[in-house]
Amino acid sequence: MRNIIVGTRQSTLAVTQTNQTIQLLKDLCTQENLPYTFEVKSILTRGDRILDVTLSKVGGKGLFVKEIEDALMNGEIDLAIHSMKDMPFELPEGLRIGAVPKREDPRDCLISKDGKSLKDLPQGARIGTSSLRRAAQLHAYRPDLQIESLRGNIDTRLRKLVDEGFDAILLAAAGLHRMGWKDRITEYLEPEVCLPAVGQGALAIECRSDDSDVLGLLSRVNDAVTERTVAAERRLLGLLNGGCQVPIGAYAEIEAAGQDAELHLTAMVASPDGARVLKKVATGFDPEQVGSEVAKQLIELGADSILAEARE
Ligand SMILES: NCc1[nH]cc(CCC(=O)O)c1CC(=O)O
Repeated sequence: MRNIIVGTRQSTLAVTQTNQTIQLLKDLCTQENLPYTFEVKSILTRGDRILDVTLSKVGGKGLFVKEIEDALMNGEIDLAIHSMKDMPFELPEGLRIGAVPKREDPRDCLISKDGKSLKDLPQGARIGTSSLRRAAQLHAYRPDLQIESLRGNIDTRLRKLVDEGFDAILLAAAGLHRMGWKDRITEYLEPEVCLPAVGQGALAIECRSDDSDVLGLLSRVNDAVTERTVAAERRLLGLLNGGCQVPIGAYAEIEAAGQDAELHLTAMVASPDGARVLKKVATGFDPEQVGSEVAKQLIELGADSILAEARE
C-alpha cells in the first residue's frame, strides 16, 4: 500500500478541484483494486499571499505554482492538481504533467446583477474583470462598457459584484461549475465573442517524472481529446511567449469523430484597449503543428508588437 500525498493551494476552488480529482482516483483504485490511499496537504503560495497586487506586475502565472513544484521536487508531496491556465509553459526539470482529465466548460461567462445579458446591459455599465484578455474582447464587442479592476478568488469576486456595485463581472464557467455555482451564471460567452484563456477549463495533474507508480495511475484518468486540444493551445502560448499575463485567447476543438480527428484552433491577440484584435484559425492533425501555424500567422499580422506593448 502506498499513501499518495496531494498538495493543494488553499483557495476554495483549488481545494474543491483537488478533492474532486482525488475522488476520481479513489474510484479508479476501488474498481481496479489498486494499492493506493490519498492524503491532502495544503500549501500557501506566494500568489495567494499577494492576491491584491496586480499579478502581472509581480511575476504572473508562476506564482501559484512555484511553491507547489518545490514541494513536489523535494518529496513533500507526490502529486498536485492545477488549473491548466495557471500553468507556465515550461515545467521544471524532473516534473511533468502526468494527466489532463476531461475538460470542463472552457467558456467565460457573465454574472450580472439584474440578469441582463451582455447585449442588454445599459450604456456605460460597470463591468469587473482584471483579465486583459477579457477586457480587450469585451471592449471590442461593447466599446461603451466601463471595465474596472476586480481581483481575488472566485468567491471574493462574486462578493465584490454586490459589494462594489458592478453591473456584471466575468469569470470562467469551469470554476463556477466545479464549485456547484452554475445557477449564478447569467450568460455563457461563446468563443466568437470572448476566446477563453489557453487551457481554460482543463486541469493539469503534475508529478515527478520518475514516479512510475503515480504516472501509471494518472495515465488512467487522462483524456486524449483534452490533451491534444490543450497541447495545441499551449504550443501557441509558448511561441507567442505568453507566459506572463497578456491578452491572448485560444480555443482548440476536435470534431465529434473522436481523439484522432482533425483539430481546429482559433486564437487572438489584442491590444489591452481592444482597439486592435488579431484573430487566426488553423486546422490539422498534429497539435504542435496547428499551434505553430496559428502563432506564425498572428506574428505575421503584428502580434509581437501588440504583445510587447501590453507587457510594458
Ligand atoms: N484566473 C484564475 C483562475 N484560474 C483558474 C480558474 C478557473 C477556471 C479554469 O480552471 O480554467 C480561475 C478563475 C477564473 O478565471 O474565473
